[in-house]
Amino acid sequence: MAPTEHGSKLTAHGPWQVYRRLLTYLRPHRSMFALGILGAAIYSASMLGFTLFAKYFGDGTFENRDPRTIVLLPIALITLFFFRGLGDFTQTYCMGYVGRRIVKRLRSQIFERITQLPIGYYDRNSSGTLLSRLTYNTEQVGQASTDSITIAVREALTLFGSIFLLFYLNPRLALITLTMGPVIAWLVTIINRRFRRYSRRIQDSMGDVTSVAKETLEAPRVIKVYNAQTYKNEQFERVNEHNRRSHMRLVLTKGLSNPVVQMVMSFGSAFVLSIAISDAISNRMTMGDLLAFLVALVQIAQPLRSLVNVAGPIQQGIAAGESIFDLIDEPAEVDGGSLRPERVRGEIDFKDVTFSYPAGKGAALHGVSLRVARGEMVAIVGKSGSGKSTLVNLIPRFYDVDAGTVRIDGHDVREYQLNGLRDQIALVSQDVVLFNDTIRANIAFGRDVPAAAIESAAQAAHALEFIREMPVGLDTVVGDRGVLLSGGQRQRISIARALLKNAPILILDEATSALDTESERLIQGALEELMHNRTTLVIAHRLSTVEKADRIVVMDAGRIVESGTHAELMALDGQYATLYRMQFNV
Ligand SMILES: Nc1ncnc2c1ncn2[C@@H]1O[C@H](COP(=O)(O)OP(=O)(O)OP(=O)(O)O)[C@@H](O)[C@H]1O
Repeated sequence: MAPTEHGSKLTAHGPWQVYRRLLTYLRPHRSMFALGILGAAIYSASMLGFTLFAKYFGDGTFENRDPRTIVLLPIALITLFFFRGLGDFTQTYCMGYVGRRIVKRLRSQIFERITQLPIGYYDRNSSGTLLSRLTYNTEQVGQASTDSITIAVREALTLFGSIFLLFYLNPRLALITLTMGPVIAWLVTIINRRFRRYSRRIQDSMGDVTSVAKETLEAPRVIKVYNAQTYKNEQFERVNEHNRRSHMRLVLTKGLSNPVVQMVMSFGSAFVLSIAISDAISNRMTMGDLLAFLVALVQIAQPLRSLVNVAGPIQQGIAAGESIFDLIDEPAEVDGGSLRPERVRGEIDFKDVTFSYPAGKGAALHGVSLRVARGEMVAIVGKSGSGKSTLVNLIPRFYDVDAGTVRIDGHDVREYQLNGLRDQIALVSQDVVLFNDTIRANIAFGRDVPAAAIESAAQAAHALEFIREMPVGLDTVVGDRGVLLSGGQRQRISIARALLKNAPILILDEATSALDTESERLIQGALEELMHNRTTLVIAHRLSTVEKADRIVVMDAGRIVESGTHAELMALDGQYATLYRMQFNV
């Protein structure tokens, strides 16, 4: 996989729009946030206290030789540290609280949106990229909108406070110091822009890293048996290296930004310092003022440094926010109409259906018409890529037709409410999807059903035999994607799931994998149970299914080319007969 460049879509939001939108996430926690800012203010006030401390230290000890300073200054020192600590704790805790809430809310929103996205979105985007937005980008936004803001507020307050103190101590010198402002502001703008650009690249390349890792983690067997470790390692090395290089650009900017800003500062400070020293020598400034002036100068340099440092995380947060909002703003599946029948009869009617995939080359279906009566079982056969899956995918509206209509009980599928439509359909596909949970939970699949119903579904699916042999029966955990079960067992669980759903329409994408005769017999039994009294469309790979079907349709290059019973089609001696002889070796 080639490392992705950041998409042009990212520029749809300007940085300010993103930041303003991020601030709306702060709104529910404004009291906690305000408390955090108060902590930051206390912290920076204590820092300014140290400047005044220096003034009284200089004047009290060297100039006035005041004995009270022996007690007062140490007490002042402890007090200053106390307030600094208090401010530090308050801002850390409160901002941590707000930050975690924001990360959680963003994650929930992303996750919810991911579950609502149309299937087409999954075709276009890798799951690794989505995962990395869910985990990595949200953290960066959390940091930018809390920690980094506190630091920015705290250091800006300290900075402005120190400038104010400079004016109080010596307005002429303060003015000279301020002339450096525009140069530094210009530098910081350039730095910010670079930070944002590199952050985007890093986030995209994190998506690539996650993608490759995820693919590899999910297919350990295939990788081992094809000895594809080197291939995968090289692929990972490429994205990992791209990630490192993008990071290094950021590191370089980060590393250079401070010394450059500090160097500019040092010229100004050196110039101001020489004037201050000459003022002190010629008695135009007291020792205390000189000391305080020095501390204030240092205290301008320090916050400036922190402000430049914090620019990175803030810009990273903005870039991360952009891609998160792009995802959250992706349109969800269109909900369709208002029809929501309790239970449809199950007549399906495809009429002149034409469909092409957005990313596909040309139409996958060309003017397909097919009427399936209630309770009928239609087997769909045809060469690979002939459009069998595409056709059945139009029934639950995984995709919508380009032209023509798909009707259920005489109503266009788009007239049904989407959830209502899908309630009418059960799907058993060749790649059985099980989740790392108990068998019971995998059969119920989020539905609140009595235990007895789960058990009878398992029984009807001929799954109870093997479930009973397991140590804790239905409560056995099946492992990640059901790895602890055999292929046949997994399939029977998915049949039990479909039985429990008891939908009037059944879509069956049969497994091609050769099962042993015992499993085949059990699954066949389970499927017969499942198909009973339902309208069934089967993408058929098994001889027994094909022969038992009420009707067989043959697809070729997106068209239905033959249709009839097994006997009729064999007599026709066309594509079906050829396919049949070839595929089933008879
Ligand atoms: N998500 C997709 N995006 C773009 N093109 C697709 C997509 N899915 C399928 N196609 C293309 O549409 C055509 C029909 O594919 P479809 O999966 O319906 O075939 P099929 O008959 O079910 O094949 P098989 O028996 O191998 O599963 C193929 O040319 C395929 O490349």
